[in-house]
Amino acid sequence: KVPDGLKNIHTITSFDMFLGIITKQAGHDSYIQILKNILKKMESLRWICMIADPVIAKNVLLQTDIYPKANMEEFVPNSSFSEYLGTNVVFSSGDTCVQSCFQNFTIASFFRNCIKDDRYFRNNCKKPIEIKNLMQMFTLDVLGKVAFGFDFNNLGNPDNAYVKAYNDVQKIILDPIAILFQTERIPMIRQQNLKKVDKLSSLFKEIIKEKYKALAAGKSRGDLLELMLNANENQDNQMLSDTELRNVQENAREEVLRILGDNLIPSAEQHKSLKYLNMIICENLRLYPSVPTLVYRESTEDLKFKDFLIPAGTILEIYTYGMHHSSKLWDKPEEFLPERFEKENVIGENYPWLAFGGGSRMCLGNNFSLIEQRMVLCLLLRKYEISLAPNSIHKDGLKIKYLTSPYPLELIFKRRD
Ligand code: HEM
Repeated sequence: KVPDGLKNIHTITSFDMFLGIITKQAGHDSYIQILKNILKKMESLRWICMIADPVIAKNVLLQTDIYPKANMEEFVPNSSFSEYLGTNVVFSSGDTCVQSCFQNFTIASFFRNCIKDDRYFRNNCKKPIEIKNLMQMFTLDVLGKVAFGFDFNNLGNPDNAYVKAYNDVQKIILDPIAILFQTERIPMIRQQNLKKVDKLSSLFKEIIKEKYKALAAGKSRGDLLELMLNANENQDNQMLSDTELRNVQENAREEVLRILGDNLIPSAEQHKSLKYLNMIICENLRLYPSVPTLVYRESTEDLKFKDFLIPAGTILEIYTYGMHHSSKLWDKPEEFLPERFEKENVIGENYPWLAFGGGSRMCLGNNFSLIEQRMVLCLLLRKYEISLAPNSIHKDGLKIKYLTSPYPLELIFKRRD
């Protein structure tokens, strides 16, 4: 039964979603056609309002007591989704001890030691290189070393146990057919999926165990994982378990941009002065936000929005992609125009741009990610001329496969003289 206040809100039906999947249309692009600040859909027998209005987004993100993050374990109980993502820092409500760790962590010095050279590009010069997978492999390697003091060696050995276990779980979590038809209701499928999640959990627990051992042996690196474990050891701060901590890494990896890097290290001052590069990064994140919708929030009070009264108990999904593509909020929203960011310091200030979320639960890894992107772009732009592979399906613009992830994208890296 549709509550009165939601009756006039356009509904995305299961049929719409199914159509999106079989026609291989990026779901978000079809929603944009029907988007008028708000849409509703039903998931797990709950109404969800997708909100693409910056004023409401701001209210929701700033009032974390009225709009806490929805509890995924209650929302999709006993599923591989809640098992995998349910209680980590991104999905948990309230304050977390992790925030202070990110504040105390000096990222740049770690990158200096961890980012590899550009051997991969040098060796494959002039041949098309599929960039999306390569960037994902690279970003996991960098994240592993910088934040966790662990070498996943994804680039060296893409078939290693960590990468395989991670990819197996990603396939489950992101499979649109499985989500739509709720295939996990079949006990055999649920069991198989949970086994894969367990496998990944046990590998991450191993990393944490090794870290404890190293710390006990007096081998400290001062990396992010150490800071988080220390914060967690503190009796006043028992908010996250080992399982929750390792999910930071998983979630971050899922969403980290696909940029490769080298040992070209801009200084802190240079980072600030790379204005055009920053504009490109912001515009890229506007058109293709890695996190197209924020984590579900649950309204604990009725929310008045235009002519609608969204009743307490409704799940709210801040629809970043919708806001970033809205013609009411941006001039020529489908065009790539970095100059639109010329004047503004958008991060955390300007709510139509929510690539890193906002309010007190804004992305803690935003600096991490921006530094990484700038360093990689500096290296690649300086050393290579980059072009699309001949006959690329992307020649008239990036073709999105699902959500904001493109079809394989081959680029040619030609070394500059
Ligand atoms: C381009 C790369 C990234 C993007 C676009 C991104 C985006 C986001 C977004 C939108 C949120 C807010 C979710 C919400 O409010 O519902 C978030 C939260 C978070 N991100 Fe990121 N992220 C990126 C990279 C990273 C990295 C590299 C790390 C870790 C090193 C990280 C750690 C976190 C954490 C810990 C949170 C939870 C913060 C909290 O709830 O207090 N992110 N991220």
